[in-house]
Amino acid sequence: MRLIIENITMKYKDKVAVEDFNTELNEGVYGFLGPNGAGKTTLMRVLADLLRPTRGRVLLDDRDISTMGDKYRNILGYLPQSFGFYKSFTAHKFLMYIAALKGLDKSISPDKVEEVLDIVNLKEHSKRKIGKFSGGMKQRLGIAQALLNDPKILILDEPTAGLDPKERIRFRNLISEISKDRIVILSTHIVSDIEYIAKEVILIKDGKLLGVDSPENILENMKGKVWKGIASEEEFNSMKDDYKISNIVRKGKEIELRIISKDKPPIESIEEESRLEDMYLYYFDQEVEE
Ligand SMILES: Nc1ncnc2c1ncn2[C@@H]1O[C@H](COP(=O)(O)OP(=O)(O)OP(=O)(O)O)[C@@H](O)[C@H]1O
Repeated sequence: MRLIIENITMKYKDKVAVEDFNTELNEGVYGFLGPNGAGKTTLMRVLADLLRPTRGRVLLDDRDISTMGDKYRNILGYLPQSFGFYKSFTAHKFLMYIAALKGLDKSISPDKVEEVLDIVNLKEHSKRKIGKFSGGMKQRLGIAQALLNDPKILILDEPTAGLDPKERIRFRNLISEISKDRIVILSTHIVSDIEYIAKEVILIKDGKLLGVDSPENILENMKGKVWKGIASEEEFNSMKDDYKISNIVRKGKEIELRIISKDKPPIESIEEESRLEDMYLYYFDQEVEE
């Protein structure tokens, strides 16, 4: 399976949200990473065939998805950024309802609902009302609805928003488990969501593709660019506007800094092992979130 994003440009009136975007995806997990407003949701919606791009096309095995209609929708699972749940529905009833909307055969729906509840580890809560669910449980239910038609392409827009650290870990494991034989595309601005599970990270800034690479290669490229140094207050003040500093720990009069820099910083410092969030700061030039 091959999904090609070809010269996609999306304009909302004067606003260019995505510009001449090209990349190719096949089975595995892809993390679309970029700050708020980078164009991730717009791209997800184009990939889900919910938004017609101003220019360009998306090809699935050489067929333009916009001409495929139900054939495309039948193999697509999509979790939008904000999903409207009916609070008074139980998880089971909600999934039966979505199964009907998706046109699943009535005879297989109950089994399929049980199956997806099991995958997302909500089976024992199937009779509980969604209004009583935690944020993490709702997100897992959102993923369950996207899995109902056993999609070959699964698109999850900011699926970890509002999850606590434990729920994030659970979510990552879930994505890894369900990614076999599927193209899984997930957008996030939180590096740790995709650090361990993405085959490739797709960096997006101002609607443009900044780069595509595996987390391993990205880390390799960051080698020699991360430093740990000790600064005095004066040294810190003279550096803080010119250097990308990813961490600051005050230890008495000294300040321990984690610095992202191609060259050795002008203070006592040693090279540090790089992490993916260093890359975020390096490319996006802003505070690492979370
Ligand atoms: N319907 C719209 N009309 C006008 N501008 C829009 C519309 N939707 C998005 N935009 C703009 O397009 C740009 C990209 O938005 P998009 O939602 O795709 O980014 P994002 O990376 O998903 O950000 P976020 O994480 O904040 O949702 C932003 O500047 C946004 O304000």
